[in-house]
Amino acid sequence: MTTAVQQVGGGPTPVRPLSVNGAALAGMDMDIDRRSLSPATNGVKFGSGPKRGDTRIVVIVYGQGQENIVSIFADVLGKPYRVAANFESITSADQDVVVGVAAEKAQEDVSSRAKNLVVAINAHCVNLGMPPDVKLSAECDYEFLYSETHFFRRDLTRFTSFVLGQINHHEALMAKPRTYFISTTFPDVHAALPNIDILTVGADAVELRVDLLKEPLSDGTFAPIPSLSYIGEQVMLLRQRTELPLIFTTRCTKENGRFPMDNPDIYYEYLYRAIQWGVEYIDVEVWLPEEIRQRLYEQRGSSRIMSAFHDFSFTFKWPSIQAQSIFLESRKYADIVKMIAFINEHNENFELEYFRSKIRAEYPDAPPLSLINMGETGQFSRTLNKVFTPITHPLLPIIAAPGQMSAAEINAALSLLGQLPKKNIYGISTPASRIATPQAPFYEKCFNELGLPHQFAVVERPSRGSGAVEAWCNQKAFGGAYLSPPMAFSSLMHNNTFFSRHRNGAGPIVTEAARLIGMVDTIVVRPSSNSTPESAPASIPSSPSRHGEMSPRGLANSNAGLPPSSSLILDNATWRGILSTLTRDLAPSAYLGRTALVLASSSDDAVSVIFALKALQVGKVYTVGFKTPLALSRGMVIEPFNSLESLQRARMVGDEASPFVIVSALGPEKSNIVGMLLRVFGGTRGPSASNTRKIFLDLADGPRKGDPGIVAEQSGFAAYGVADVAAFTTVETLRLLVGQNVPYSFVRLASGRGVF
Ligand SMILES: O=C1C[C@@](O)(C(=O)O)C[C@@H](O)[C@@H]1O
Repeated sequence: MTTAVQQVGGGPTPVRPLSVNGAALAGMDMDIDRRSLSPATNGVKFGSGPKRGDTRIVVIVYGQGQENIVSIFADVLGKPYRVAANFESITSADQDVVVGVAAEKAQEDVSSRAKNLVVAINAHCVNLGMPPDVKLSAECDYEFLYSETHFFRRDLTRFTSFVLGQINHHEALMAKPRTYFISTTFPDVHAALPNIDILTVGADAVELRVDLLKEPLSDGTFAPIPSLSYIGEQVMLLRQRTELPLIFTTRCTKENGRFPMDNPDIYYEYLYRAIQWGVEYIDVEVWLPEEIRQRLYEQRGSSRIMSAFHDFSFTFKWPSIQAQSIFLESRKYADIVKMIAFINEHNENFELEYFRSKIRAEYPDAPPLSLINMGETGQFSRTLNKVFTPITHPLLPIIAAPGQMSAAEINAALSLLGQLPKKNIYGISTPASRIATPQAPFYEKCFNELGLPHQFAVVERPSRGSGAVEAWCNQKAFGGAYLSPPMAFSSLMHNNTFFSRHRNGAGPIVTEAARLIGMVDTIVVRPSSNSTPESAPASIPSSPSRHGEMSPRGLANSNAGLPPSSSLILDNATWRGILSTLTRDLAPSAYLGRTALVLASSSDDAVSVIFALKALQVGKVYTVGFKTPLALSRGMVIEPFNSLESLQRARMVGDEASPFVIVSALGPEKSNIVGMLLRVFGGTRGPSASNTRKIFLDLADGPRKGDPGIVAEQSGFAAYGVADVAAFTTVETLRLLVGQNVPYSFVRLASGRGVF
């Protein structure tokens, strides 16, 4: 038996997020494994993994009769909980406990709490018909508004993971070649909910135009500006139904909005509350007094500030001192600088582009720029802007600004301009996996919805050898592929002259995930930065014989070869699908230092799981049925169960050290073994006062006897299946292949009950 006991290498990440009150947080411990989470090798950056975040004691202020919410926070964080009489009685001995304080007690000493020791969250149930207590809202670090729907647990997990700094999508979004946000213009978010999945296809974030909300009053009129309690509920509703980051916008009357400008303090009050609600992006208009902008920037916690400037005068000029000074003012307190103006002539779109490149050259460290012209004349600039381009959708009641376009319109325009050439994108399967993954109609649906010109086809490779893969990749119009099942990196490269000669012999770029996991499931094509986009290929492979299918012979005409300026990137999306599934209802920190059990009949089936567990920093992994590759196990504690004795030993340890998460990649024919282990390790609950359910993830597909998912539920586990992982992995695959975000909920919706 080998027990690899090594320290996680790489050292602590030197990040010290600010608390909401602006102070650098004491007790912040950000010791993530840089090697497993850092941007991929060769400068390819696909986002970061979970972080340890804020390690202060989490204190939940709960309303009368709502004590249960404390246990749910504890469950999400994987900690026990206790109820304390007041803030004063909380000491450093509570470090690993979630503490509840009743609202009426909290009112007495919330202001004098030790901010370095505790982070205070005001949890308020909106169903009880009362707005949250004003003092508690203002004094606590954060506020979680909830209603008891079945979406609530996911929202609570997302809120907690975000405000505590364990998950943040900003870095990953800014690394994307293009990002879009949908400007919702509903007077009431309820109207958006039935169509939210379809509305948000192609969007990386959802903007809530707070100034356009209309709060009905009892006398039949509407409030001049919506109240914070009304807005809070609207934020809650929207966030329960979309996993996308939100943008909170109070657009002023002078800039095409409805928010009055006579009292800037109201902006502070509303925008700061949005930070407390854990809204990911806060739109802060640059006309606001500097003191307010500075305060919001310093108090932004995990949220990011989008500085905003709009000019409707038709006199604004990009090549002017004014434009330059607005940029300089904006960037002082911004994570993204947004400047938007009405123009008179098409030529001014080019002036904007010149401004963009000049600013980028002169201020290389400036925040990302979102620069756009309004009106029909300005639409061209909406196709060129790459950072958070605002988009609309035909299902919205009104467009948020003149000239706004949908994601499909922008893509169609890019395609007409030769900026988005038609590509062939493949799902490469094997004869065995083919039937299980009829994904062609789904991909076509996404491409249609997004107005992408690409062609998708499912193709088959033989079970062995990478020759066929090379044939699909080495085409002029090759636009990327996913491999289902994934292929070992070594088999892909073995005796393959195409791959080894690629990039003048440097070979494909391999992301760190793919390298350590050793399995490739996505091949991404990146045109070289100095190559202009190729025009549509001279010939697209002949029409597929059946729905989206082609044979390698069909390539004969299209095979002018992959342009030498393009780079291939080999990546692994599956581990992210697994990570997203495991962290849907639990904060990443719930896994920290815990024990996992992974079952698989070959290491190929287990490696992505192990990598995801490594990113979550589990303390120890028991394995059954495979050997973990050395490169992957480095820095982890891995113990194979290779005898009844080792199983017995794992049973004997205290509940805290027995497996908390069990992942099985064993086929359906072995479900009895999985069931047996679930019974062995189930039954008991997590740490003493916590009601955290253990986690079971079943990666097996197809019919089986004695569904392990049912056994798991009976044995005290929360069970997840392959459909969850497949949907999250598809989201990631689409992001990698076509750079577009298709929400998880849309993937589930479009694929019917299961996934594909
Ligand atoms: O700032 C912007 C951009 C926008 O004004 C546009 O021009 O598309 C639309 C607004 O909703 C958003 O807040």
